[in-house]
Amino acid sequence: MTTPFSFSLGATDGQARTGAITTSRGTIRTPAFMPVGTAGTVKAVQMRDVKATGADIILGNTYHLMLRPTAERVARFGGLHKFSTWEGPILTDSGGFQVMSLSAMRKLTEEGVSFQSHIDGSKHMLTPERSIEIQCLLGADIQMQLDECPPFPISEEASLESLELSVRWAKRSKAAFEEIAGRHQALYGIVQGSVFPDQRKRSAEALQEIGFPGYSVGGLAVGEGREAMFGVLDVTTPLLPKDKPRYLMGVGKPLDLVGAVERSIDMFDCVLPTRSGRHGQAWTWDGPLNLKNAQFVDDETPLDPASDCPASRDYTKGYLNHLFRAGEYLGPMLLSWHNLDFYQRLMAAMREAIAEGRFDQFAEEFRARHRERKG
Ligand SMILES: CNc1nc2cc3c(=O)[nH]c(N)nc3c(CCN)c2[nH]1
Repeated sequence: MTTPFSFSLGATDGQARTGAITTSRGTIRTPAFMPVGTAGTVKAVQMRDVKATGADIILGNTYHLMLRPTAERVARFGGLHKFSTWEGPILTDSGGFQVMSLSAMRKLTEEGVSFQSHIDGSKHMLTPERSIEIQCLLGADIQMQLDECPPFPISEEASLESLELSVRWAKRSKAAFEEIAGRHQALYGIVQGSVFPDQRKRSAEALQEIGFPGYSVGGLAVGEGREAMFGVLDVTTPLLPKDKPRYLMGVGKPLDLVGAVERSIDMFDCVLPTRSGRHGQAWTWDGPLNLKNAQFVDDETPLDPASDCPASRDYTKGYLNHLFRAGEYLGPMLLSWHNLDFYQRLMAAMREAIAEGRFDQFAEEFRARHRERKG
């Protein structure tokens, strides 16, 4: 645990850029997609297969792990890396977003947020200090400040109030982090301000006053729509330091990833590849396919013969269709694996296009080919 966290910029092409985040558990090639491992597992995919898809880092969630099996128990097992057998870097979210989207009886105060577990109704309190304590017990390499992700839509005054609270919590998170975290760990600030450009500016400036080695763009992918999300990125990323990673939280579909890389985002996380895979949706260069659809019953072709991922190369669409119709466990397993592999191949293709100065052409060709909806 001696290598301090650092970010080095690689190539730039327009606003898109490649880079490398060095951590004590390995290097993260950016732009990077982080598979979501909410409860210490990337659902239905073994960590060795997650690694084989090319993922350099996965995400874990404070909210879920504090409730079950508890952060203290994970620490007794040696931390989340050892517990889950993921040896690379782990980023953890701080819990506020999940409390608001999952728990019951929530009460938000200056101190923090109290809530009842969605699992057994037990009462809990998350403060900036407790969230950092949990993320350190888990052993997360990259940690998040506790923040409030405002709902969308939200009034300008309510958004400003929420943003100011998140800034106060950013200060408290950093103070707690500096008390107990190691030099090899990093804490990101989270920019809020909903869809209001002046508030995004205010949040970005306030967080840089406090000073973080990386900045997340929060408050998006909450129903505002792609164009509004891109509009917020257009005004926000230019305000952030170029020499520090930018992480767009909870995003997204392949077209979102391309548009956000175009707007100088370096890191992403999204449940879509695994969640949609569990329900029979396969993501491909041409767009999503619903493999339960009758059109695939006799389809003898694989999802992507050009991939070296067994899930994409060795199984026919007809077999996958059969697995889902039969309710076989292997269906969700193979499709989650394939989708993660596709997401990593998309990220690798973007990194390569940026390095070769042809990202505009790549983005244009991808948008022409990738049909999100038939017709
Ligand atoms: C799916 N859309 C989405 N929007 C988010 C915003 C925040 C956000 O504003 N703050 C935090 N802490 N997390 C967020 C997350 C969770 C990311 N794994 C979001 N997910």
